[in-house]
Amino acid sequence: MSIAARDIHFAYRGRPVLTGASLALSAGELVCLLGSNGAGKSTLLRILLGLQRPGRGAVTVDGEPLAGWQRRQLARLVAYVPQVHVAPFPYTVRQVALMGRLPATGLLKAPGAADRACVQGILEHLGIAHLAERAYTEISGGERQLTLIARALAQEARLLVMDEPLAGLDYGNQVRLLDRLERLAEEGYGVLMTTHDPNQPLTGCQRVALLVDGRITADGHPGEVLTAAAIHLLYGVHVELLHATDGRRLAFRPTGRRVIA
Ligand SMILES: Nc1ncnc2c1ncn2[C@@H]1O[C@H](COP(=O)(O)OP(=O)(O)OP(=O)(O)O)[C@@H](O)[C@H]1O
Repeated sequence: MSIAARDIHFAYRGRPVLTGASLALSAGELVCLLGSNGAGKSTLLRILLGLQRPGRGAVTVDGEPLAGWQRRQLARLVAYVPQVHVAPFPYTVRQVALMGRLPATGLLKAPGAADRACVQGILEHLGIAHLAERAYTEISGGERQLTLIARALAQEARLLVMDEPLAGLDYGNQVRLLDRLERLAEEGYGVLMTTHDPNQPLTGCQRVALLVDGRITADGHPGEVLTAAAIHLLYGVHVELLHATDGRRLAFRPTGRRVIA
């Protein structure tokens, strides 16, 4: 199962944002998309999901043009996991997750026993079953992000497209969520996520893609794509790459800054 955007061109009111961007996601991989603020990452995700139509270029799902898929069919293949938001109503975690069953049940039908069992299984799998009856508005950011992932899994989608899922989470929740996404990829889900932290793809991410000047300028193994030169190109800062004694890449650190500890 895969989704692919090829040679995408897109402009907002005549102002070009994407100028030939190509990016694909397959089941079983965790892919990080990096780009500076305003580079067009969210726009590219929305185009991949069919929420925005490119001026030029093609989006295909399993090799078939996106336009040929019905919304409900598509919802059971690809799910969008938005940034954590505050819901207008205090739905419970279980109710939010159950919303993912809508493409399967239809808008006018209440979820049945099978839908409830499916959601219960997912909440347990994600380790948030104990939060099921808590209000979504009264749980932490990390727990909300897991609830939104539960909603996507309840949709039965195998491909998850996530816009900055780690933004606003404390360090512990970032590590735990990244770990969870890595395991979902191992279980056969495809996960595409944007991030602003070039250190995150150094652990657990099979592929990283860089969006620069409207195009994907590099797409491959983090060890090959994430170089000090690439970080300079992306963000305009000089960094050095810290290595472990066995040669593995550990983290980027800005050069020229005083080391205090
Ligand atoms: N609805 C819109 N109308 C006009 N311009 C827009 C609209 N949405 C986004 N833009 C502009 O398009 C460019 C790309 O925006 P986009 O949100 O895709 O970037 P991004 O890489 O996701 O940014 P960030 O990392 O800051 O979230 C930006 O310059 C943004 O201001």
